[in-house]
Amino acid sequence: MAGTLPPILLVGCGKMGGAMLEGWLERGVEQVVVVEPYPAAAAGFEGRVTLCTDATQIPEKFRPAAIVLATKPQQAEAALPGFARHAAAGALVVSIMAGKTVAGMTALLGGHAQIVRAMPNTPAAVRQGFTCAYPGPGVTEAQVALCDALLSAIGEVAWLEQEALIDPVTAVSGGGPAYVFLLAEVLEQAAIEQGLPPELARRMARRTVAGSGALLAASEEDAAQLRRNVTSPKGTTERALAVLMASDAWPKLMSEAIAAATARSRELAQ
Ligand SMILES: NC(=O)C1=CN([C@@H]2O[C@H](COP(=O)(O)OP(=O)(O)OC[C@H]3O[C@@H](n4cnc5c(N)ncnc54)[C@H](O)[C@@H]3O)[C@@H](O)[C@H]2O)C=CC1
Ligand SMILES: O=C(O)[C@@H]1CCC=N1
Repeated sequence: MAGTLPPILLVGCGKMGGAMLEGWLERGVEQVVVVEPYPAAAAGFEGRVTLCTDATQIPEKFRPAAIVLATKPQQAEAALPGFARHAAAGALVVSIMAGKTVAGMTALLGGHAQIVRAMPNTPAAVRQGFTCAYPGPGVTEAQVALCDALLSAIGEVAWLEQEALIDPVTAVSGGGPAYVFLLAEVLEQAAIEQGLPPELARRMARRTVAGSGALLAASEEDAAQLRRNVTSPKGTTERALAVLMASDAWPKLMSEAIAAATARSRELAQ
């Protein structure tokens, strides 16, 4: 869907809501009404959107094409019923909340809603996000196209055919940036332990992670080949990888970590 985005109601203007909003404003959007109880969270958007602190302040005549739910899952029960009338009027509901199922949200929205579940990630803040989305029952092709336009304003989009896959997606790409930032943190710490000055260690770790990400993004080669390209036979990297790739090390730990996060995503449905 090219061109200006239609009117959107954004519920929750925190880290993810704010990142999406910047993407829509950059792309061009007819009107955005934001419901955010803490005005400080929406600082910087004054004058560019209509700010409300709760659903009762939404202008009576506002007819959003989409309602984007970007509160925490724990806030869903209190927040969603306030938007039942907009959902009943035919607005597409797009939820980025971890765990919350289409069935659970439909109930909170009064029993009738066309809902897409989407799972973006924080690189959305620099339009480098990756989002997987699942269209629930009754979502039309035009609504899928609208949702694709909303999500592609913050990066790349992939569509899922099964709702259950949102749980592992949440674990892998939703939370994935945290694991990469942890890598930058521990690399910096290890550099300091080997005697490098802290400021240089920090710069080195950040640029190494960011530069490797840029190379991965630009390259046609598999991550495994890019890794092998660094690893000279009998060289230094080979020694480090022998530690990191040991049977009880990174590959096993990452499997356990992703399984734990996937299980937590399923729990959040309750
Ligand atoms: N942070 C991340 O990396 C990702 C988060 N998500 C999902 O996005 C959602 C938002 O996460 P964040 O942006 O990190 O959280 P956040 O805490 O930064 O933002 C949530 C916002 O919702 C507002 N809020 C609370 N109650 C509300 C209500 N009744 N009505 C309207 N707004 C209300 C809060 O004041 C806050 O500004 C969560 O459901 C999370 O599962 C999805 C993908 C990645
Ligand atoms: O940690 C969380 O629950 C959310 C979902 C994916 C990233 N942050």
